[in-house]
Parts: sequence; C-alpha cells; structure tokens
Amino acid sequence: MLLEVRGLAAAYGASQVLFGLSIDVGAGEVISLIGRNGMGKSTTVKSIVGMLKPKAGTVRFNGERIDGQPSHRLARMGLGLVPEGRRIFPNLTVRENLVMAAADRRAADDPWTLERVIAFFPRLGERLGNGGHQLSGGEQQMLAIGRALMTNPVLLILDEATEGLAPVIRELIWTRLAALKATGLAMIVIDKDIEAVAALADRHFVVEKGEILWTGSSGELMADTAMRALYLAV
Ligand SMILES: Nc1ncnc2c1ncn2[C@@H]1O[C@H](COP(=O)(O)OP(=O)(O)OP(=O)(O)O)[C@@H](O)[C@H]1O
Repeated sequence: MLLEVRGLAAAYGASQVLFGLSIDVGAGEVISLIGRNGMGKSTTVKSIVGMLKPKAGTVRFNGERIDGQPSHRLARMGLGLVPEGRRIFPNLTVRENLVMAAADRRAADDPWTLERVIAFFPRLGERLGNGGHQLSGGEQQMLAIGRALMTNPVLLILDEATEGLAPVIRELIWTRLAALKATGLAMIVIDKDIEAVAALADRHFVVEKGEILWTGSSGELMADTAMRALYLAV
C-alpha cells in the first residue's frame, strides 16, 4: 500500500473528531472520502499531511511511519495537497505561486515544470502575470492543483475538488483529474458530487462521525441507494 492509515484519532483541543479511522490507498489508486459536512474528512486530510498531530493511530507512506512528521517533510516525500479554500497567495502572481512550489525532487522521472503545468491548464498560461486575487474561483482551483503538481506528488489529496465552481469548470477539473489518474498518480478526492466522484475514484470511504461507516467500489456505491440517502444526502 502507498498510504495506510490505521486507527486514527484526532481532536481539536478537548473536542475529539476522529475515532479510530482507517483508510488505505494503493499505488496509482484513486479513492474518495465522502460524507456529510463536519464528519471529519478535512480533519483526516490534515492528520495525513502533518497539519494536525494525531492523538492515536498510525499513518504509513510507502511503509514508513509519517504520523507526527512536519508538513514540509511530507511534501518532499511526495504528499501533495490541494487544500480546502485553495489557499493560493493573493499578492503573488500566478507564475510566482507556481514557481515557489517547485520541488527539488530530482528523483521524479517526469518532473512537473512551469511549462508542463501551463500545457495542462492553458488558462493559467494566459494568467501568468495576474495576481492571485484577480483570479476566478475556477482559475484559483487550477492554480492550487498546478501548485501541488509542481511538488511532483506521488499522492495528490484534493480537499473539495470542485466545491463552489461553475458547472463548466467543474467538468474541466474532473476531466483533468482523470488525465492525472491515467498517468498513474494516486489521489484522495473529497467532493460532494457523488456521481463525479464515482466516475473518477476506484474505491470510496464514507466518513460518519469520525469513523469509516462504509467502503466499496463505484458500482457498489451507486447501487446502494439506501446508504446514500441516509449518509450522503445533503
Ligand atoms: N480548527 C478547528 N477547531 C475546532 N474544531 C474544528 C476545527 N476544524 C474542524 N473542526 C470541527 O471538527 C469536525 C469535523 O470537521 P471537518 O472539517 O474535518 O469535517 P468535514 O467532513 O471535512 O466537513 P466539511 O465538508 O464541512 O469540511 C466539525 O465538527 C468541525 O466543526
């Protein structure tokens, strides 16, 4: 397994949010974390990428324990994050946002470069000199994905892949994520669009009150209308 999360417990101060959550991602596999608001999806992501120190449980990446390690080290190991809310730098240009993320990972066989990101998202090429604050929501999300790619991730984690974007932009993002999957990039995707998530991801984990309530394939997810009505209805 590329990523193995076992028995994860996490809290914000006295308020516990994750209660022994376990997920795994194989090499080149795409999984989803789905579930209602506030159930612990983002907290799971934060615990994996080193933004929140788990209270209990283990996180292994390529077999190595990574729980409790700092985010910058995990980024260098190949964990790429597209955070909730995008968090691009508003006062830097598109070019600066991308270049500052560039990783010194010479080991990558086909490293992401500024040129390659622009070829992947031509819209960003037209916006290179614009400040982050001048971008539309869709352009910001392309930039957030481009920035994560510049670190040459082995596992790309998208917290709210298409949230709040116009339908045509959402479609473009899903198409681009499918293209990344075709290159063999492993991903964890969080999104509320269950059909789009089912089309992209191989396996799904339903997060409910800080635990995994259900797991299965895309076919099983679409077939289980009772589970979807109970746990995924908005
Ligand atoms: N920084 C924080 N401090 C305190 N509580 C938090 C913090 N971040 C999240 N929480 C709480 O933890 C719980 C889980 O939140 P989390 O963001 O992980 O859920 P989620 O499944 O990602 O939902 P959403 O789609 O709303 O982001 C919620 O009750 C939330 O209010």
